[in-house]
Amino acid sequence: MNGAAHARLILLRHGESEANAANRFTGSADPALTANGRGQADAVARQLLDRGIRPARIFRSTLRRCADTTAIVTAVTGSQDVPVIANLALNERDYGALTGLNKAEAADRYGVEQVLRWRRSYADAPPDGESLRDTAARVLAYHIHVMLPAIMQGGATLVVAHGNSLRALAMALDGIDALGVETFDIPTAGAILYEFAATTAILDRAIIS
Ligand SMILES: O=C(O)[C@@H](CO)OP(=O)(O)O
Repeated sequence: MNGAAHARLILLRHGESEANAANRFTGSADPALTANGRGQADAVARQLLDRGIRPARIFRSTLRRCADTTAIVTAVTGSQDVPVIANLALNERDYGALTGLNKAEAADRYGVEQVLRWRRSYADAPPDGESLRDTAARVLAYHIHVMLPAIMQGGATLVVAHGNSLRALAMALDGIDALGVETFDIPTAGAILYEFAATTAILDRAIIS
């Protein structure tokens, strides 16, 4: 790694939001964190600090629950001066017509099995919304093109995002398939730490014909 600091990646889901607490489909809605969610963000930041992790750079979604979680983490870890890059590619899966609906009421209306498929399957898209596969397409393009080269610069890269945008990313990083992802979930303020071995940055690109 040309002497650069050991490369680490931390995927962090935002703390509990007002919509999470009300058991509502959130998607691209923009609720604030609850007091509990702020406490969760504070607690996970302290755990990162206990492991000697101070982010060198942060990628986050454009939504408020990730902005607020990021602000808490940077305050606790003393990293307010690190670059924070916000991008729509990391936003939560668009839940379409389900956005704002109570999840229990949706199960009554559409059936438990259907709602579970919309929430956890790879390929089923909710009405007017994105499937996890749709979400993965944008998240992975952003990861390969923007985040991975930054990660390989070394130090700790923190990604603050959402239940489904992070499920999509973890599928690629952990090698989880379409069936396996149905039971894979990250709790609010849950974090996954990856250690990287070597650079995978693209130095040049040429079309050969
Ligand atoms: O409502 C949402 O946007 C997501 C994440 O909170 O919910 P689910 O876990 O049901 O995909």
